[in-house]
Amino acid sequence: MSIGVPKRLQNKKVSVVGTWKINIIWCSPTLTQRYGGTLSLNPGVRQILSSPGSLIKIVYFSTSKEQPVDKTKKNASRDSNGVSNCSKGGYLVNGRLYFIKFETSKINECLDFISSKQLHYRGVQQCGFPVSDKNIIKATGGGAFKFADLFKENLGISLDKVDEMSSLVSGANFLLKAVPSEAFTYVNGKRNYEQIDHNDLFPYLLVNIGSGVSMIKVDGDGKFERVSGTSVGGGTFWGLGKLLTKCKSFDALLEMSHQGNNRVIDMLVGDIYGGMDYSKIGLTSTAIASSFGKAISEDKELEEYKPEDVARSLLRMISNNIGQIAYLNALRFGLKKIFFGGFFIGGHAYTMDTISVAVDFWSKGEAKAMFLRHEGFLGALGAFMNYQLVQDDSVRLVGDKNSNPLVEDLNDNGIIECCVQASS
Ligand SMILES: Nc1ncnc2c1ncn2[C@@H]1O[C@H](COP(=O)(O)OP(=O)(O)OP(=O)(O)O)[C@@H](O)[C@H]1O
Ligand SMILES: CC(C)(CO)[C@@H](O)C(=O)NCCC(=O)O
Repeated sequence: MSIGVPKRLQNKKVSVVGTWKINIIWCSPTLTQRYGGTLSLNPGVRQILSSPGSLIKIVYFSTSKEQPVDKTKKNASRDSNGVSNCSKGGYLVNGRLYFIKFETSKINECLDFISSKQLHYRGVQQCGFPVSDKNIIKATGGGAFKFADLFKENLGISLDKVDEMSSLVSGANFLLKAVPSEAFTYVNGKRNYEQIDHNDLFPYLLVNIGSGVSMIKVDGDGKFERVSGTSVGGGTFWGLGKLLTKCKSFDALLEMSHQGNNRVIDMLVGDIYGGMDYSKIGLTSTAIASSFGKAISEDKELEEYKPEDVARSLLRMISNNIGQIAYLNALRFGLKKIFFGGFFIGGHAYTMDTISVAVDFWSKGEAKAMFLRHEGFLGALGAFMNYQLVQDDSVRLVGDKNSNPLVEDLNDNGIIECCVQASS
């Protein structure tokens, strides 16, 4: 594979910082020097990449011309280009964190994207300064190992590996502490955004549902323990779903599950108890007694079931199971808050509903499941946070002008406005 090196951008403001669930790239170590006298030309700032089993996530920081500077904020010496002196030395640069994901099978598109945005250059290339030949992107997850040679060969980028669990935790802590309206519960089809008390955040259980599932007890910044996990996760839904339904894409499988009815295949308590509840042990007649259990007694081949129903049962089985294991781990350590992340959730109503109901049911209402708007980008963001340059007090979610950011599902655009500190 060969990637063309993009032309230099002249007199254009570019910005950059990215993350894969694999990596992070830091741009110019001498960013502020390069600003001198050329502040109207933008900095490409830095990039972070992070990549996983099925999706590559990129988080990048970018300054942007159009962005209004809020002069009412702290750091009043900020100039009209969004750059200001920092009390700790160096400069503060206003910009935004952008979130992009690619399917791993489309890694070419990912490389093209990085190339077209010049995310692989550290420094303010368009200011006419020489670009460092030491391009390093911080990366986390399996992709940091898997794609190291590919990045080196195609873009000349070296991947600086950041531990995956530690990245997940840093990403989650940053979001929960710095981004308003990041966490929400999902009850009766509605998102209820939670005000997180920063002084009462820890401890909590972080459940990251990617291909597999990791459960991490988080006690503070950098203080955590992976207490459990399960291999029955997002990869199971997608893999088994593909085999059972012949579905060609994850989104199509999810869409199918919307249309299906799990009761066609799942064996319910009522199927066993002649339509009755088993109230003595708290089970209603409609509770699932055995996922896919009905298929035993029916003389039907797979083809005779609607793929929509199969997809629905599968999604319910996996979500329910994860919700239950999460609750048991929360119980094990006396944790009341459980945050769920990872792209398996995908802001999908039925998934969130099933997980929420499972946690509520098993905990008898004691624990609650909470979801994160930037669910799938925790690792990538954490790799970015490894630079420790974002100013927490400058962070806010940026919504589309015409829409309320709180009702939007986050796909690739949960932009966060923030300020990074560049050393001089
Ligand atoms: N477009 C998509 N293509 C593939 N999987 C998707 C897509 N959208 C959502 N998913 C779901 O997201 C899961 C992967 O989630 P995520 O990217 O957070 O984890 P990962 O990093 O691949 O896995 P792990 O953390 O186990 O390494 C898939 O298994 C699938 O269930
Ligand atoms: C192996 C990882 C950590 C890779 O992200 C993830 O897929 C996972 O947590 N799997 C579950 C493995 C287990 O605990 O059984």
